[in-house]
Amino acid sequence: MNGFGRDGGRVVSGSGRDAVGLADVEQTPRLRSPDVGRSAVATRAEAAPLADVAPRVRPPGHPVVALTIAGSDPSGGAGIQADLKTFAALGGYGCAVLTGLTAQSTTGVTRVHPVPADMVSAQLDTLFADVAVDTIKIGMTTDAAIARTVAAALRDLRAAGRTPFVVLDPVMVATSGDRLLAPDAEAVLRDELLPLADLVTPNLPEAAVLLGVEPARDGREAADQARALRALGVGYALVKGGHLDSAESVDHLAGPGVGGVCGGGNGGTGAGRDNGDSGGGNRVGGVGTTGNGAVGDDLGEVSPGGDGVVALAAPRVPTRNTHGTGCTLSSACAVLRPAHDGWEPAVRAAKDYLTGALQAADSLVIGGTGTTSGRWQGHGPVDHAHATRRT
Ligand SMILES: Nc1ncnc2c1ncn2[C@@H]1O[C@H](COP(=O)(O)OP(=O)(O)OP(=O)(O)O)[C@@H](O)[C@H]1O
Ligand SMILES: Cc1ncc(CO)c(N)n1
Repeated sequence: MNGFGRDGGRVVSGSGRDAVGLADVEQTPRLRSPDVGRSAVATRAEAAPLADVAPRVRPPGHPVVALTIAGSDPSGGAGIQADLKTFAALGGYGCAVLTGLTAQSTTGVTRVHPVPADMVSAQLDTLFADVAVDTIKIGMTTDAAIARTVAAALRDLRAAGRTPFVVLDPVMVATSGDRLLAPDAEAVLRDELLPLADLVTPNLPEAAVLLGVEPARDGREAADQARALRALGVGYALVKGGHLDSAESVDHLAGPGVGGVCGGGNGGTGAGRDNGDSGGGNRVGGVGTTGNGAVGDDLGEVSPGGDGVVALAAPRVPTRNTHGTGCTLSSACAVLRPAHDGWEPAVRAAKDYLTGALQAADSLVIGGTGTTSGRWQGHGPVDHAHATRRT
């Protein structure tokens, strides 16, 4: 066990068996390239200095280059698979750095295997030395060493004057209830990654862990927790309400300029980017409606820092296909941000996309093989390609 045991002891992580398996692969002669076995230090030293990388000029209309730093979900509904589908569906070009493998389906997670932290570092350094990434989504970081490695790479990038947008989805537990993050990584997410992020997107239990409080029981408490997360150094906080038992699925976004509040200019995350938000621009008497029926209620409160909080509601879609909604939303926020004038309009557009994917989700029948008809207890994926399918 590596800190991943769930109460029921169902989930196990990288153990001796996995380690042996990986070593076996690395010793296969065909794979014995000069890269195999290099230490993280050697790799970092040999990568081109970040400051020396001058991006090539891109033609007008070039897709947003979006990177996901996350784990793999073989069932395709969550993790990097969901992130890349989301990037593509929204017109982005997707890159992916893997932090961990999961053995997972629509019914749960049976195993989690971390990618060695020095290999995560090598992936990031090699990518950043060549590719100019516009926006980054961080999902499952798997363990404390990997979370620290990701933070160090983001700091290096920033020190080199490169400031992609950063969305942190602090993935801790899957929809199925299985743990995806070693408990000792929670403090690293809070202390190291959160202050580097422009937007954090916890669900209710994750927000509570980050804040060290009980999970919010209603929208008012969720709004308070979104504000409280800002005090931990993140630019904007979106506390998702998918877990609340309400007729609408309501998320709360806090940050400078949100809901049309004139920000206090304190939305910076140390990235040196003006994080000020121009607001959604669609408020009518405090309520705005977006394409998919999502409604925003300006909660009408301004904290001393100039933060506004807005409730973003969408009709709750009656489907079991909710696996990966959090991954999909955070990736949509990341890839949509460069084309939007602030985080609030980007988050609204991302929620519209997710609501469409949920509304079309029952057209997908993924999972359930091997169960007696009618007894499938899983959670299937949303339909990432709902707007563009040609098959
Ligand atoms: N049935 C639903 N109908 C509409 N929106 C939903 C539904 N379920 C979740 N959402 C929305 O999906 C997004 C993700 O919410 P949720 O709180 O479930 O995150 P999560 O637990 O991190 O997701 P997951 O772990 O399943 O990927 C939020 O915008 C939430 O409002
Ligand atoms: C790999 C991975 N990341 C995130 C989630 C959360 O939905 C999941 N189930 N699997």
